[in-house]
Amino acid sequence: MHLYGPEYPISGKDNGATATRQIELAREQEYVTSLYERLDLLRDRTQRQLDGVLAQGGGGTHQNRSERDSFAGMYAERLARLWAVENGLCFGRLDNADHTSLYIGRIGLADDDQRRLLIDWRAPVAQPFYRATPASPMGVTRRRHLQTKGRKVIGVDDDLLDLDTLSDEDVATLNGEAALLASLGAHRTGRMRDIVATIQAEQDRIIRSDLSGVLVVQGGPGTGKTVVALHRAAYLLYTHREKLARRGVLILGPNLTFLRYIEQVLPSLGETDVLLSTVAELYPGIAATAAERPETAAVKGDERMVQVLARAVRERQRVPRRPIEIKLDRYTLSLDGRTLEAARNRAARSRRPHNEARAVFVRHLLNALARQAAKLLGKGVIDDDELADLREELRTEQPVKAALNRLWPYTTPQQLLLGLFTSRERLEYAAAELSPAERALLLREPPRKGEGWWSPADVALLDEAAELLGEIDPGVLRAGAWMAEEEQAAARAAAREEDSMQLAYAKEVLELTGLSEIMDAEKFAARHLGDEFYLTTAERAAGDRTWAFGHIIVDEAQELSPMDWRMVMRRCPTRSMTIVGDLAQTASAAGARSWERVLDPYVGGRWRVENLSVNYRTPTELMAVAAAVLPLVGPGLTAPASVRETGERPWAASPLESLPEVVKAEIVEGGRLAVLVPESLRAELGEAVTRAVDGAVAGPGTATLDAPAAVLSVAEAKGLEFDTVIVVEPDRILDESPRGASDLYVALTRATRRLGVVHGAPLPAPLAGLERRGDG
Ligand SMILES: Nc1ncnc2c1ncn2[C@@H]1O[C@H](COP(=O)(O)OP(=O)(O)OP(=O)(O)O)[C@@H](O)[C@H]1O
Repeated sequence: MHLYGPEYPISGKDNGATATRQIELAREQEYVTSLYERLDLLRDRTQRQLDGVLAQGGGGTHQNRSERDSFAGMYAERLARLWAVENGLCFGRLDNADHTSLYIGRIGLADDDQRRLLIDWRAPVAQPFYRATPASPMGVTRRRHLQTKGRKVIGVDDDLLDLDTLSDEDVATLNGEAALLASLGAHRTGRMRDIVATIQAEQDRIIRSDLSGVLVVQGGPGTGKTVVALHRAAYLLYTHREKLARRGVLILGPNLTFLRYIEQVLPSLGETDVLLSTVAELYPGIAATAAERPETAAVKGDERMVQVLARAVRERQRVPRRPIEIKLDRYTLSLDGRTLEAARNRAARSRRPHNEARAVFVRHLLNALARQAAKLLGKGVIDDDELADLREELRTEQPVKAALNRLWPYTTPQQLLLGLFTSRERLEYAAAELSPAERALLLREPPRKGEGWWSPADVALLDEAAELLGEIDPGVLRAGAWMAEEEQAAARAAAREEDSMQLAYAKEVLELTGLSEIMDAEKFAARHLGDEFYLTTAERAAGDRTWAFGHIIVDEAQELSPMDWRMVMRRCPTRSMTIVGDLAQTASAAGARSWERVLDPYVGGRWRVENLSVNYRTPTELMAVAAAVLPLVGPGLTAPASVRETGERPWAASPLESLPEVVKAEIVEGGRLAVLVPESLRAELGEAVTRAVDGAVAGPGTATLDAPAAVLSVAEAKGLEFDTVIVVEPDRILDESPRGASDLYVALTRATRRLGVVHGAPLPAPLAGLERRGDG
C-alpha cells in the first residue's frame, strides 16, 4: 500500500481511507521534523566546538598545535558527516511485535539523555529492516518506507510482516515493493545513487558479511554488485571503524569514468575516507595512460612475466668472465672472473632484493680490492681495522665507484622495464619462455618527449619489479648521481610538482578549517604535510606503494590479469577482501575464467561465494534479448531474472547512416542515452553523432556521464547504466575481440528502459528476430 502525500493526489473514491493516510503522513512528518531539529542542533554544537578550537590561533608548542589540529580535524570531519546526511536522513520505520518502534536512517541520532531517536542503517538492530519477511518476520510486524523530498514526508509505503498483530486500520494501509519499484523506474542522473532505503535481503546478507577472509560476489548484470560493494564498504567502516580507519579501505574500479560514476555513493552514506582507484593508478607517481593492443596487454598480464622480470633483474647482475682493471693514482687493481662470480653468488644467496643485495656484493669486492691494495702497498698481513679503513678509502675513489656501478647498477623499476622493452637482446635473454611473436608484442620504441609511455598493464609489472629490486638507499636516491641526466631532470620536475601539490592541498585544508586567516599556507605545508601529519588515511595510502589496506573491494574483478592480482594481493596481506564480478562479462583476454584459478593460489580454497540473482537494472523485455546472446559467451550460463517489466520492446533499425537521426528521435524520450559502438568505429561514429545531435559527447572521459547522449565503446560503458541504449553493429562487436560475445552481452545490459540496435551488416543470429523500426 502506498500512502500518497499532497503532491501525489489519489482518486477521491474512499475519503475515509484518504483521511487516515493524511493523518499518518502528518504523524510521520512530525517525527521527521523533530529529527531534523536534532540534526540542526548537533551541527550548531559541532560548529561551535570547531570555532572554539580555531579561535585558539596557531601558536603554542608543537604538542599544543598538534592536539589542536587533530581536534579541528575531528570536528571538521564530524561536521562534514552531519551535512552529508541532509537528504533522506530518515527513510524507514520498524514496528515490533512488542509495540516498540524504531526509525531507521543514514546515521544514528540520540537525545541528550541518550534515548535513541534514529538508528543507523548499519546497526545490528536495523537488520530486520532489510531482512524480515512474512515467513521470518524477526519480531517485526510492519516495515515502513518513508519517502521524503527535502525535509518533507511525501509518501509512506508499508510491508506487512505479521498480519495478526495489526489493527484493521493498519491493515488498510499496507503494501510492499512500491519503494523499490519507484526507485528503479526513476530517470538516471549520470551518477550512481545509494540504495540505503531499499536494500534487498540477498544484498543485505552480503553487505553485512564478516570482515575477514575473501568474499566473492558473483552476479549477472544489474544485480547490484557495485552498489552492494559500496554499501558493504560503508557497513564495514561503521562496524570496524577503529581497525579500518587506521589501515584504510581501497575500492578498485575498471576506469576513471566509472569511479566518477560511483564517487558520490560513499559520501552520501557519510563515509569519505575511502580510496577509490583503478589498477592503473596503483603505482604512485606513474600515470599509466598509454593505449596498447589487447594482445600486448594479455602478454603483460600473463603469469610467465614473473619469471621474465626475475631474469631481467639477474641480467643486471651479470659479471664479465674476463678480469677487469681499475686504475687509481698510485696503482692499478684488478678483479678476476672468479672473484666477481663469488661476490655475485654471495649477494644472490643473501636473498635480498637487487638494490639491497648490492651492499653484499660491494662489500665482498671492496674486501678483495682492499687486500690487493694492501699487498701492492707492501703492507703484508693487515688486521680487520686496517682492512676496514682501506675499504672505506677505496669506496670513495671515483674509478672504484664507476666499476661497481657498472657491475651491479642501482636500478629503479622504471629503468628495468624501459631497458627490457626497448631491447631485442634483453627480451631474448629474459623472456625465453615467451614465443617470438609474444616477445615482438613487448618490444617497443623508447619514450618520446611529452608522450605517455606507461600503459595500465605496465603497472603490475612495475610493482612486481619494485618487489624484486627493493629500495634504493634514500641518500643515494637523493644524490641522484647514479641516474642518467634526463632521469635526474625528471626526478627534479617530479619533486617540484609534488611541492606545488602539497601547497595547493595546504591551502585547501586551511580554507576548509577556517585557518587561512591566521596561518600561512607555505609554512603550514612545510610544517605538517612534510611529515604527512594532516593527510587522511586514504591520502597517505594513495602515495605509498607498500601500504597494506585493512580491506580491499575489487569491482569488475573478472577483468584483472594474473599479474594485477599479484599486485592487489600484496596490498592486502590479511586477505580481507570483497571481490565483485561476473565471469560472463569478462572482456580482457588476460581476465578471469574461474574464481578458483584466481584465488586458490592466494587463499587455497578458503574463500566464500555469494550469488546475486535478481536484475534491478534491465527490464524483462530487454533482458530476453541479452539472454539470447549468452550461449555465445559460454555453455551453461544463465541470465539473472529481471524484477520489472516496462512494456517497451527492443527494436532494430538500418542502415548505419540513419544513426544520427535515430539518436535524435530517441533523445526526445528524455533521460540519458548511450550509443555503444565497436572500438573500430568509435572515432567515425562519435564524430557523426556529435555533429548532428545537440549536447552529444563522444567518450572517453567523465564528461560523458553528464551529457544527454554519449558515444562510447563497450569497454568505456563497463559498469555504467543509461535510460536508453543504442547498440551499433553488433556483428562487429562480436568479431572485434576474442571476448566479443561478452562485450555484446555487456552492451545489451546497460539500459534501464529502452534498447535499440542500429546496423548496416546483418544481425548476429540471436538478434535476428528483433522488431524492425523505420527501416529506410
Ligand atoms: N536494492 C536496490 N534498490 C534500488 N536500486 C537498486 C537495488 N539494487 C540495485 N539497484 C540498482 O540497480 C542498478 C544496477 O546496480 P549495479 O550497477 O550495482 O549492478 P552490477 O551488478 O554492478 O551491474 P554490472 O555487472 O552490469 O555492472 C543500479 O542502478 C542500482 O542502483
